[in-house]
Amino acid sequence: MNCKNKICCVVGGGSIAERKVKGLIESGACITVISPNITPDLQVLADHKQLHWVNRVYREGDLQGAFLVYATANQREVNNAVAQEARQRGILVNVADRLEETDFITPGILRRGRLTISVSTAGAGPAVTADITSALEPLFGSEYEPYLDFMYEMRQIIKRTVSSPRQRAKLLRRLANSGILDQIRRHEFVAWTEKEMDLWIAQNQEE
Ligand SMILES: C[C@@]1(CC(=O)O)c2cc3[nH]c(cc4nc(cc5[nH]c(cc(n2)[C@H]1CCC(=O)O)[C@@](C)(CC(=O)O)[C@@H]5CCC(=O)O)C(CC(=O)O)=C4CCC(=O)O)c(CCC(=O)O)c3CC(=O)O
Ligand SMILES: NC(=O)C1=CN([C@@H]2O[C@H](COP(=O)(O)OP(=O)(O)OC[C@H]3O[C@@H](n4cnc5c(N)ncnc54)[C@H](O)[C@@H]3O)[C@@H](O)[C@H]2O)C=CC1
Repeated sequence: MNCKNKICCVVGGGSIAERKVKGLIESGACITVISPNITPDLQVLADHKQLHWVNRVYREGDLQGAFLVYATANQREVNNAVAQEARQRGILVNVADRLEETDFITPGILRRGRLTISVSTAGAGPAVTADITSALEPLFGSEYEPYLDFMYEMRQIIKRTVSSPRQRAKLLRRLANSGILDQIRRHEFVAWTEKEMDLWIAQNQEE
């Protein structure tokens, strides 16, 4: 989901709100937190203008203009009212204490540059989600960041210069299986010049 520069509201300022806000910051959203109190970490983010804090309880109408909202208050009636307003306005809502009322689930997320891995158990076991996300960390290390930057660059060139979709797919599959990732892992990868990229494309197209 692309939340960049979109208004994303969080109702509540406790530990769950803090977790949701930290996720939103990574996605470049414009964050508004509505709560009469917030955690020390959220206070630091507010001081640094990384979020806008509305220092009071939620009122109907607060969601105007929002793209999505997290209802994370510790009172059922409040989260229910937030969900109701969201539904009326057609705003996506995540209800922290009521899976049945949620439009979207917050997954466990692993990021490596352009790579995002999302893990969800559809709410069955958030602790299991956290364990699986941690287990994936060593399997998908920091090498994926330069690797995907390289793949991105090559794909742009191939899309620009190779007209046949079949040839493009063949080249990109071959590139993905050409051992570049292992080279990066072994610190043996030397960034290709544009000339080397063109040469690889020409050589691998002929066969
Ligand atoms: C539906 C969902 C809400 C949503 O969509 O936002 C939801 C709901 C609830 N979580 C509860 C409890 C816990 N949540 C966690 C942890 C995480 N919970 C996250 C997501 C989600 N949690 C969504 C489903 C995701 C999926 O599909 O699996 C993660 C992945 C992402 C994030 O929150 O940012 C993050 C891990 C981040 C990481 O570390 O990788 C832990 C573990 C811990 O804290 O160590 C516990 C305690 C153990 C346990 O209960 O299992 C309770 C019970 C409250 C109570 O008992 O009162 C509810 C409410 C209910 O179940 O009704
Ligand atoms: N989704 C998830 O991963 C999890 C969800 N939960 C649920 O999430 C909810 C929040 O949990 P925590 O953050 O731990 O609670 P908390 O007690 O730390 O924080 C609740 C926050 O809601 C605010 N609040 C209360 N009434 C409000 C109102 N009328 N308007 C605006 N803000 C209001 C409080 O001031 C406080 O900042 C609980 O209902 C809990 O059951 C709990 C654990 C995990």
